[in-house]
Amino acid sequence: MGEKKHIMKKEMELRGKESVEENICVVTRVRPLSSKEVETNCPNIVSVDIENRMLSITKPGESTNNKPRTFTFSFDYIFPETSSQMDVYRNVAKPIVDKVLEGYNGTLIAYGQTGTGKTFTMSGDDDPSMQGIIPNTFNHIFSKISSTTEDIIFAISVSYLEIYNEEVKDLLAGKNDKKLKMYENEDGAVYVKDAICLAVDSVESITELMRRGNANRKTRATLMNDRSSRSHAIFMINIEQRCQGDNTMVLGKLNLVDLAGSERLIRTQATGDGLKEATNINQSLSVLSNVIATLAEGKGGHVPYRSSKLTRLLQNSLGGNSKTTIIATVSPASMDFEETHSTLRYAARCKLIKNRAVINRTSSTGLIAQFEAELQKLEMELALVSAHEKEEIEMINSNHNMKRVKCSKQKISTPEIDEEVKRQEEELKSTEEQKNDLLSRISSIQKLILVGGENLIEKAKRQQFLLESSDAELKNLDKSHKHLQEELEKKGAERIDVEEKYNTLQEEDTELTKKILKCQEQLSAIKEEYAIKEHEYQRDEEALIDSNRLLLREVQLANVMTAQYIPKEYWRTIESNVQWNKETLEFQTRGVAYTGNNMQQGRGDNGSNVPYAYGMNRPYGEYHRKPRIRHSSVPRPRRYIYMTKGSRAQ
Ligand SMILES: Nc1ncnc2c1ncn2[C@@H]1O[C@H](COP(=O)(O)OP(=O)(O)OP(=O)(O)O)[C@@H](O)[C@H]1O
Repeated sequence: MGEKKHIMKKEMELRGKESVEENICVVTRVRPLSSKEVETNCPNIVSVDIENRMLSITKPGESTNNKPRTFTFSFDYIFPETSSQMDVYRNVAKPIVDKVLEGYNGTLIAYGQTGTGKTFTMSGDDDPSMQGIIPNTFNHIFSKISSTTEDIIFAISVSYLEIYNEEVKDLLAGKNDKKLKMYENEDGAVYVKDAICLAVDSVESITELMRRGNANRKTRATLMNDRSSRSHAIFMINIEQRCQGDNTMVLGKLNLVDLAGSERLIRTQATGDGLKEATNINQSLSVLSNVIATLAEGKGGHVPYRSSKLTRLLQNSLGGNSKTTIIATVSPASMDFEETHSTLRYAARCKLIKNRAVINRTSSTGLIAQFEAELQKLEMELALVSAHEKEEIEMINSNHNMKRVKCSKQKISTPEIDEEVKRQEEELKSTEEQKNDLLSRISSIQKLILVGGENLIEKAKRQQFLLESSDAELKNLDKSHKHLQEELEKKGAERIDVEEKYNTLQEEDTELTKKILKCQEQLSAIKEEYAIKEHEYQRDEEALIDSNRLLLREVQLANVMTAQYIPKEYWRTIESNVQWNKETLEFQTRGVAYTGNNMQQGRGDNGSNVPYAYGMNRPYGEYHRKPRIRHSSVPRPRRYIYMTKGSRAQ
C-alpha cells in the first residue's frame, strides 16, 4: 500500500511538471428572439462585435446624457443569434474533444438563465443540422478513431447523471430513482459510486444511451420555458487508448454539462414541486457562483466545492486538471436585461479561473485490460467447449458406426444405441449453444475494443465530412479574408503613395505660389519703378523740348547779333581759328587772347574792339553745357547755369 502511494506521489509530481496553467475559456451564445417576443415587438438589447469579441447590452429605459446606458463585455468567442450548431461545435467543442482524444480531461458547461438555449446548445434536435454538442461529439470521436493508425486501440464508456433537488441520480438506470453517493479516490478525483458506466462501440449505441438518459431527465413546463430542465445533467465520456507499440495508455474524460437554468421566482411564479426545484437550482448555482468567485480571486484560499453536489462533481473541471469551456447562453429580449446582465458578469468572472490540465497516463487496470482479461477467459472456455463438442461428435459418430455394424450382422434393432445417440445429440446441441453464446460474447467484447483505422460507421464518416467541409469552408473564408486583407493593405499602400505624392504636389504648389507671389511683388515693384521712370522721362523730355526751344531762340539771337555786330572779315578769321573740342565740348580759338569775362573786361579795360565771345553769359538749360570759345589751352573754371522748368533765360 505504502509503495502504491509513493508511486502515485511520483506520478503527481511528474504531472505537475508536464502541466501548463491556463485560463478557462468563456464564450457566449445569444439565442434569437422567440416568436412570442417578436409578436410583442420586444426590443433586442444585445449587440455583438464578433471581430473584437465584444458583446454589449443596453439597459432599457435608462440613459445618461441622453445616451442609453450600455454594458460591454469581452469573451473568448461570441455566437450571435445567427450562429449554427456546427459553428458552435467547430469553434468550442471540437478543440476540447481533440484534447480529450489526446488524454486530457475536458469539460463543457452550458450556463444561463432559463429558456436561453442551454439544452438546445448541448443536445439540440434530432435533425442532423440541429444536433447539439453532445451528439456531434459522438460522430467526432468515432470518426477520429477511424482515422488513426491500427496500432492504437480504444475503449469508450459512458455515464449519464443528473443532480435533481441536491440528489445524484443515474439517468441510465431507467426509472429507478436510487440516490447515488460521491467519493474521492486516492488522487483526489471525485467519483460517483455505482454509477452505470457502459462501453459503447458505435455512434448508434452511444446515441441510444443519450436518448435513454434524456428521456429520464426531469423536465417541466414553466412560464419561461415549455420544456424546462429541472436538473443539472452531466454526460460523461471516457476515452481510453493504448498504443500497441510501446504499451502506453492514456485516459481522456469528457464532461458535457447542461445546467438547469437560473430563474427569478417572481417571474416563473413556481409553486409546489416547481418551487422546490427552482429553490434547489438557484441554491446550487449560487454555490457554483461562490466557487467561481473564490477561484477567480486566485488567492488559493478555501474553495467551497463541498457545499453542493454540483460543485463537488465539477471540482476537477473548475480550478483543477481539465481543459474547460463555459458557454454562457443569453436572451436578447429587453425584459430579460437583469438576467442577461447577471449571466454576463458571472461569465466574465469565470475567465479569471486558472486550470492545470495534464495528460492522464493510466496503469493497465483500465477498461481495455478488463476486456482483454475477459476475452482471455472466454476464449479458454471456448476452447474447452470446442474440445468437448469434438468429443461428443466423435462419440456420436462411433455409436452410429456401431449401430450400423450390429444391424447389418444380426439384423436386429438396437434401442440402447438409439437412446445413447439421442442423448449424445442433445448434449452436442447444448454444447453448441454454449459455444455460440461464448462466440457472441467474445465478438461483442471484441467490438468494444476499437481498433484505430477501422471503418466504424458510415455516419461518422459523413459527420467527419461535415466537420471537414466546415473546416474547408473556414479555410476558404480565411483565404478570402486574407486576400481581402492583402487587397486592403495594397490599397492602403497606394493611398499612402498618392497621399505622399499629393503632399509633395501640395508642397510644390505652395512653393510655386510663394514664387509667383514673390514674382508678382517684384513685378509690381518694377511696374512702380517703371511708372516713376516714365514720369521722370516725360519730365526730362519736356525739359529737353523746352531747352531746345530756348537754344533755338538763342541761336537765332546769336545769328542776329553776329550779323549785326561782327564784321564779315572778323567772322571769317574767327571761323578759321575756331575748333570744337570733343573732350571739353567747347569751341576753342587759336591766337585769341581773351575769352569770357576777360574778353569783356579787356574790351572794357583797354577799349579794344574784340567782340564778346560767342555764347558768353548765356544760360541755356539744365543739362546742357553751353559751347564756349576759348582762346588758350589753359583751362578755366566752368560756369554752369541751371534752369528749372518755367524759369526764364537771363
Ligand atoms: N440558438 C437558438 N436557436 C434557435 N432556437 C433556440 C436557440 N436557443 C434556444 N432556442 C429555443 O429556445 C427554447 C428554450 O431553449 P432551451 O430549452 O434549450 O433553454 P434552456 O436554457 O435549456 O432552458 P432551461 O434552463 O429552462 O432548461 C427552445 O424552444 C429552443 O429550441
